[in-house]
Amino acid sequence: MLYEPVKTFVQIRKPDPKYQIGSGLVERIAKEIKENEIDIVVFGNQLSPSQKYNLAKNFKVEVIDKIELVLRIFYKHAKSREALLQVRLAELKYELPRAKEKVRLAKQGEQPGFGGYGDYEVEKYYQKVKREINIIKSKLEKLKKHRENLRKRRGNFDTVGLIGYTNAGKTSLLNALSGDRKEVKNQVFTTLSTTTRRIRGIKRRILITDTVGFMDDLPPFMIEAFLSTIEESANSDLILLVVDASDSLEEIERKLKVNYEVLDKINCKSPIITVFNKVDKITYEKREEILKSLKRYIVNPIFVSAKYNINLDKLKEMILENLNLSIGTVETDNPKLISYLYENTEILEDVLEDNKHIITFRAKEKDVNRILKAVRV
Ligand SMILES: Nc1nc2c(ncn2[C@@H]2O[C@H](COP(=O)(O)OP(=O)(O)OP(=O)(O)O)[C@@H](O)[C@H]2O)c(=O)[nH]1
Ligand SMILES: [Mg+2]
Repeated sequence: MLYEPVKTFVQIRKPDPKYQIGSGLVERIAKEIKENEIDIVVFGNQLSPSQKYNLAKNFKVEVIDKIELVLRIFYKHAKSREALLQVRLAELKYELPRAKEKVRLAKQGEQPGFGGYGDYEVEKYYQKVKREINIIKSKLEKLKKHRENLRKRRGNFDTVGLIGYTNAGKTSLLNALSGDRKEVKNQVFTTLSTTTRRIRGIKRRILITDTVGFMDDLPPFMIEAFLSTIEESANSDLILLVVDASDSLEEIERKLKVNYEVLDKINCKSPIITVFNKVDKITYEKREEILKSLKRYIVNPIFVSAKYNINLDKLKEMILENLNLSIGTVETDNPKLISYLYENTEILEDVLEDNKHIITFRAKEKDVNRILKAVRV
């Protein structure tokens, strides 16, 4: 844990341009800081540099917002070179639009958190941040090429990617399926870089990749920085979308939607198995409820426990089955066939041309062959 929160304040109001919160509350918090020897104040809302400056001037301690807190957590966890570069890039992107104002403010007299900036010239500092962004981007680009080369060398392996919210149990699942011992913890962002392992206990050669988890309220510039990391997992032949089944129904629904949005954004077209993890923590009724009320959002559901090894053999079977999917295209105006395809296969594309549907669909290899054969006769 980085910091133990000592006190929490909530105020509902129109944001004050000078402090974000009202000046009465500023005074109250300043008093608390003095009395309790507080080291840092974290704001849930995003702060402008001048709000931070004014608050630090009153509080005499450093003031950061939620994004900066997240960046610090990322720094603490980033172990690989790539993860560190991604975090630094996210930090610089956050800094860039604020750089000029920050230097200007620091020149008015240093406050906690503004140390050092006063020595810069406004424009020079801005250019320095911009230059560093470009350098990091090209370093990341090189690392990505290197990874692509590695992937090509793995040519004859099928690949499975773990995707899901932070703390859902992705690393636990990687460990359980591969017999590995990667770090697992009940906290967010345990994993910040990508690991690939071989799945044990099946005849086929299948690689499984673990990566950083999603979190809420990630600002767009950070999503961008982490999408490339997530992209590697999403580039697999099959996606295991890992969900914490012990979350509330509303949470599960909300997180599933975000998962799909992200997969959509990186243009992922791979088939998906929805893995409801931590089944040991839920009742049979909850299981039924999830399946019933979230039917629309779920593809290929399976309930497992990575921690207690429940249903993992069935999951391996499902992985094999879903790696054998194949794609077919038919041209038809037969409503029976069209509705059959919509009900029994995954529709990838449906284009209407001269009153005929040209439908591209995905299903098990033998089903695709059967359907194509039936259409031909
Ligand atoms: N009860 C129970 N707990 C589990 C299960 N699987 C994982 N956990 C716990 O859930 C927590 C998170 O597990 P991780 O595997 O680190 O989760 P993650 O998705 O890799 O998290 P990040 O790396 O932060 O994205 C840990 O405390 C695990 O012990 C399970 O099947 N049952
Ligand atoms: Mg993890």
